[in-house]
Amino acid sequence: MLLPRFWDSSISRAGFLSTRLEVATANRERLHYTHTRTRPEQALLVAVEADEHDGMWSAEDSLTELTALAQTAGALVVGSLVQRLPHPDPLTYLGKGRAQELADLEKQLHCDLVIFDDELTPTQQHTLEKMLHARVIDRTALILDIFARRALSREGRLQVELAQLEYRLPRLAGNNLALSRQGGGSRGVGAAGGAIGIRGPGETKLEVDRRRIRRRVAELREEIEQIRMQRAVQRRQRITRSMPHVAVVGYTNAGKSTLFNALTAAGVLAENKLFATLDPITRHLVLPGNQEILLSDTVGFIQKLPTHLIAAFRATLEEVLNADILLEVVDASHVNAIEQSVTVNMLLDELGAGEKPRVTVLNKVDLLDDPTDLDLTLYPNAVPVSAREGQGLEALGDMIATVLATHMGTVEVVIPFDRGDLVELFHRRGYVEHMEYQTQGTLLIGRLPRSIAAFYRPFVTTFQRELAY
Ligand SMILES: Nc1nc2c(ncn2[C@@H]2O[C@H](COP(=O)(O)OP(=O)(O)OP(=O)(O)O)[C@@H](O)[C@H]2O)c(=O)[nH]1
Ligand SMILES: [Mg+2]
Repeated sequence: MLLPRFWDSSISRAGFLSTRLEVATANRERLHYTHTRTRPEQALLVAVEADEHDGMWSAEDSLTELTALAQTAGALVVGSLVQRLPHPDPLTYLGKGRAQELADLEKQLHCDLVIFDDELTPTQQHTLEKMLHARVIDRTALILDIFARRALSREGRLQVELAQLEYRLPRLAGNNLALSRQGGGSRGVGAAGGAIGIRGPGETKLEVDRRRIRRRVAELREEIEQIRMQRAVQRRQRITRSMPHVAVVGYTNAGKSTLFNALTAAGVLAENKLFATLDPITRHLVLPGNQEILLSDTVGFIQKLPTHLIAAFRATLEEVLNADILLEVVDASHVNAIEQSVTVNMLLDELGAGEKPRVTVLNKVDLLDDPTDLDLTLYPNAVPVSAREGQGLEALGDMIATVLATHMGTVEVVIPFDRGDLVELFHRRGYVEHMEYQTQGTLLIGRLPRSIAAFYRPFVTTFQRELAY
């Protein structure tokens, strides 16, 4: 079951479709029953557009994307509302008058859900929940919900659960009441030992919920850290017996997994749904010229990506940080192809991977009326491809090999005879230009990916050391 392990009806309000899934955990048959009997949840979408929006995304494009997200989560979008405002209102997001209109519209349309295109502050969320009859969720809760249903690996599930709890904690209702009853001094902790559910009688359910969540958050952080350490060990092992690492990155639904499958025949789930991939996967690939590489498929990016999720997926995105080069997949047929690529690059910068050597895959060219219209100069090392039709893959392989080669350093080393492993690694991952057996060992002159150059540092020849000065 893809649900977070910690789940409590009192905190399910911020979730989306959560109640039904919760039923499912208890009883699979009932899930079937509920799914076949209930109509899709009817959603009304709401966005604020600044007069001069500094971001490149217009409210309209952003709402189109929000519609796709809502549909991915199983909702039926019945309407949308855009309000022009310099900034979202701190209390009602839309401004009071307009929020009242929204309440009327939502009643008229019999909506189950109102989805806001920005992350609502806890105050906005509480105010809107009081004004509206339908459930109030925001873009973040929606994305978290999709993630919760898609995370397959243990690590992915823990990360999503952590992000969900961190998102919910400040949004639990009734803040003031709870705070006023806290800190019961002599009566409190001592008597009950501080464990969940058995503390003093004055405690509200809300306080219990909060404490349970905080404790679970701490547990999750610890578990995720452990997995992260295991991954670091695995990565170190991979470096000693492996090859240059290329990470496939890009906007959600750009075709990363389809490309990954086309290149490696891996059979990764590729779907016309946002966030089909949440867990990274790595496969071996031989490029033209017999250069071997490791290729990793990764989670997609999206604009207004919740900060909780960037932080939570950091462990996964270490794949990206450790890559020798990045393969950015752009859906060249999308009206927002440029905005999407700019968003991806901003997020890569935020993650500290913005400076990595890049190959751009302009994907889905089969959908273009005239592929020659593509402006390849807009993107670094761009190659037009149709991952679905298998077009352009050879040219892409050549481009990856070329970019890799240019990001290799020239070295001259004498490897002692008892380090045959390093000679073998040089052949496999680098380009050997000259090899000669000498009295102290094997002389190798050639180019190596910078990621493994450190292994050869002790064996650099006097000649090259002199060159360095
Ligand atoms: N026409 C066409 N469709 C493509 C091409 N590549 C991928 N698609 C379609 O685009 C949709 C998304 O593909 P995925 O490979 O799942 O995209 P992704 O980037 O991995 O998406 P996430 O994992 O959700 O971030 C699927 O319906 C694919 O069939 C292509 O070259 N041409
Ligand atoms: Mg994918």
